[in-house]
Amino acid sequence: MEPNIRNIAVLTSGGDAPGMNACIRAVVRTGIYHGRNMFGVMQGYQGLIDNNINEMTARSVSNILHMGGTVLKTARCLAFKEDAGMEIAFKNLQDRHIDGLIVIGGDGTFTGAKRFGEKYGINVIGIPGTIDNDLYGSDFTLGYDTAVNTIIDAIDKIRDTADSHDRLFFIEVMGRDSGCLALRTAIASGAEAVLLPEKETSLKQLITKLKSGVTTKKSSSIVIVSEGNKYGGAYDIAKSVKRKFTHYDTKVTILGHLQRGGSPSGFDRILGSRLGYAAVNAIIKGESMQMVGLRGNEIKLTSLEEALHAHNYKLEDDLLEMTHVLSI
Ligand SMILES: Nc1ncnc2c1ncn2[C@@H]1O[C@H](COP(=O)(O)OP(=O)(O)OP(=O)(O)O)[C@@H](O)[C@H]1O
Ligand SMILES: O=P(O)(O)OC[C@H]1O[C@](O)(CO)[C@@H](O)[C@@H]1O
Ligand SMILES: [Mg+2]
Repeated sequence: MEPNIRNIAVLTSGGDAPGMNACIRAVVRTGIYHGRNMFGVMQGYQGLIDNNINEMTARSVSNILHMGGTVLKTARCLAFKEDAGMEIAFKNLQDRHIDGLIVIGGDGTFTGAKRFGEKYGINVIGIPGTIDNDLYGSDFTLGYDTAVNTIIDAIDKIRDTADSHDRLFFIEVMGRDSGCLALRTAIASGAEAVLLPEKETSLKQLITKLKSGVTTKKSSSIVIVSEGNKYGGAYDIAKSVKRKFTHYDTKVTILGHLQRGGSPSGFDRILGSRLGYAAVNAIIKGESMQMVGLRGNEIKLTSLEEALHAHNYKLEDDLLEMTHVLSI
């Protein structure tokens, strides 16, 4: 028999990601369609602790589908990592008889959700929402596609000026521990090299690659540096390369937080809608401690535990090898 989950809360946590609003809309409307009471928690886990929780209607989520950011706001909440913070959060949910919690966020958010669900037995479903694409069990996380397109657009513009001036550009992209954005945008922008947190490329290898570009008469070169790269960020790498390789005038661009903003792509609007709809259907059926994700073209459940073991699996060796081959 299905458990009678009546009151469901939704929150967004960690870095915002384009498509979160489409997802919130889908969660709220699917819940209301099924006769549930729906609540929006402001500022991620911080709102659970501060009791910043509001009942939502179908109209609360009108005209947000196309918007970047998150109308529920988000936060990196240190207090939720402490037992005392979790306890207050649980009490606030209990007081409102909230028996289902849907969290939209990345690996940190899921780590918190898993601890919370295990400790208090509340039904929890995770929705992968992060530009980092660093969760196992979903080919893509919400916001990743938009961020990839935003980065490509920026690199295309840099390529114009790099080529006009015969310059070497080091472009730093986000992804604290994940090289997904860096690798995929390197392919899509035709970068000469890419430095990732997960795979080591020595300075020597990088310089050899850049020198071969000079030999084959490349007028400009672009190196994508993932922010989590072991040898440092784009400024550090540029400085080290400049000391040993003086052929090009060298410039650095840090793309920064513009990568997280903007109206979601069509793909992220559809993905957010599908994941939000599936999350509510799953929680109503009594599923808990699971993530809803896209695999192939199907929405599948993966345990939160498994979802957190993503490292390396999304950086297929052939893609790295391919960037090398295609940029000769
Ligand atoms: N071990 C933990 N226990 C409880 N809560 C946690 C834990 N780790 C993270 N959280 C909560 O999850 C929040 C979000 O985590 P984090 O800042 O790592 O972002 P994320 O969800 O990984 O998203 P993104 O990487 O896209 O920014 C943290 O601010 C904290 O409130
Ligand atoms: O916005 P903040 O808190 O500086 O966080 C930046 C981090 O968030 C992410 O953008 C993920 O949301 C990472 O790629 C990046 O390292
Ligand atoms: Mg994360």
